[in-house]
Amino acid sequence: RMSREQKAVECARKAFLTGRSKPLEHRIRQLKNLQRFLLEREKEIAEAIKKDLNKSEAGTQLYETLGLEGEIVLAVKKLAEWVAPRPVEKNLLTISDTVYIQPEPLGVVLIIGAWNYPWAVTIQPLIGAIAAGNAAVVKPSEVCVHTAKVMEDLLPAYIDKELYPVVTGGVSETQELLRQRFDHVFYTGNSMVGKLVMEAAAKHLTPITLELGGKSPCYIDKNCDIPIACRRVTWGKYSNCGQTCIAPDYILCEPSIQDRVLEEIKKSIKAFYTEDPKTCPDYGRIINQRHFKRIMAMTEDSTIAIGGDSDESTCYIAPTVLKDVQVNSKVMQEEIFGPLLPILTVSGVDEAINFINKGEKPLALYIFSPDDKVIKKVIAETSSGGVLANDCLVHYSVSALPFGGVGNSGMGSYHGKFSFDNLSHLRGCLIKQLKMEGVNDMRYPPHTAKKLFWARFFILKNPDLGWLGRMTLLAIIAVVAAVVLQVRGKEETFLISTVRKRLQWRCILFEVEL
Ligand SMILES: NC(=O)c1ccc[n+]([C@@H]2O[C@H](COP(=O)([O-])OP(=O)(O)OC[C@H]3O[C@@H](n4cnc5c(N)ncnc54)[C@H](O)[C@@H]3O)[C@@H](O)[C@H]2O)c1
Ligand SMILES: CCCCCCC=O
Repeated sequence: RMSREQKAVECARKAFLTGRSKPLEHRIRQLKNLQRFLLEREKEIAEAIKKDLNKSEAGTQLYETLGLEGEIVLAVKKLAEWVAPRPVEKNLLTISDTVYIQPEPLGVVLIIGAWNYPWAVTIQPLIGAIAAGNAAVVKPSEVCVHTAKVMEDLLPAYIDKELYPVVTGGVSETQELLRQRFDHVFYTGNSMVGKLVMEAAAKHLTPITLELGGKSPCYIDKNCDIPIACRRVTWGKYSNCGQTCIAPDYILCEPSIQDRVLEEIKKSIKAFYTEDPKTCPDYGRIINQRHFKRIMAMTEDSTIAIGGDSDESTCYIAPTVLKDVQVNSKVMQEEIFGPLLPILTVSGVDEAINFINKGEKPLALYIFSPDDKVIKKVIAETSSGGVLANDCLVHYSVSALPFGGVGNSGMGSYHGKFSFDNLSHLRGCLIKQLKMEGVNDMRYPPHTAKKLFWARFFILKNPDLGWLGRMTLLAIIAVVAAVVLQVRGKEETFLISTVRKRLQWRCILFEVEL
């Protein structure tokens, strides 16, 4: 008997094979329906997420659905351009051919979402999948019970439910899905499960995108405007109670500014979340008791400078800052993914860079400095999925930037056109006419030194010559074709050496022109 997961995949595959996901009008209609869903079901979406993560209605719009709407509007506006053939530069051998890239749908995509921004990280890849003309099986995280239910119950009323089925469930259902054959798997979550996803996908040689996390460092230069830097860091860290893939995980700064940093973060916490964050509607909760215990255990061997209160029954952990944290302390061993902010002191930017480079490549890297040289130095001497100077998180909102990790923080990227390209096959196309066969002689056996000479010329020369250059080039090709045809089968004559010399002259002229 077929499992529910198998049936969903088979149904999506059958729907994909009808071809109906491909026309531009279909894609745009589905994207607009998705946008209508987000607007009409705003209340249900907000209520579910309030129950799951204690996010406020405004917070849900700001951090989850607004970005999705922006991505839909962009895709609808740009889709005709994205799906169009993309002409490419040619070499001399293909100068008279039509050479282009044709983006085409991959087939059926599996989207596995995470719980921390359950709409943003599940629906955003779906926007890319629809835009690229694919079918997609959507698997929301079971950890956000209420959100997964809203997705399962309401989404099918808006978008093609055969092409884009929602399959709910936990580990075993996800593993059953992963046993099926997909054309792409798009996974968002932790690195450990990321490895299992990669292993499962390898069985079918299915390409994957892994949107993972890690410890994103934040270097604060002693010369920067510390109150502003700390306000921005406080916002980046404690939004969604620290459960953000690109939250600054820890601060690196010189010992001389540690106390000022602490003081300014304290002021910002109070300004954002009041004296009592527990009663503040804009301060979230830890997703469940397992994560609550995991996070609280990280504070055990460090000094708490700010916060530290908690309530297990409601999964509340106050915005907390740890000072003089040691490299080997518990909080530095894994991604925190909670409202703890350790401060580690370093002697300056060089030590900060060394420290960062000893760890895994992070998803985000933050630098606060008024000095462009310091910023550029950190960018040049480190690696991370994305990098942001003098702010936190906002690079996520720029559709023109690829969002994704590198190394341990993931592979592949998305947002805007990057989502479209990531979930498309970029097919190389070359259309030649059945004419000018003489030009091809140089590649046909018997291979001779003379043919090789011409092959080198035609392959190695860059034909980006402008209109005049192209016309001259076509003339040369015509001459070569004529010559090759004339001399084929005959002995080398005076004619070929003359033409060859003339062509060499033209080549020199070309180079001068270039
Ligand atoms: N790069 C990004 O865009 C991004 C966004 C959000 C979260 N994250 C990262 O995700 C992590 C938090 O998410 P999480 O992993 O706790 O989310 P999670 O527990 O919701 O798991 C993610 C998905 O994996 C599935 N899953 C869990 N265990 C599995 C298993 N053994 N086999 C198969 N599937 C399994 C779940 O069903 C879920 O759909 C953090 O590391 C965070 O940094 C990254
Ligand atoms: C500002 C919103 C950030 C969403 C990041 C998604 C990963 O957790």
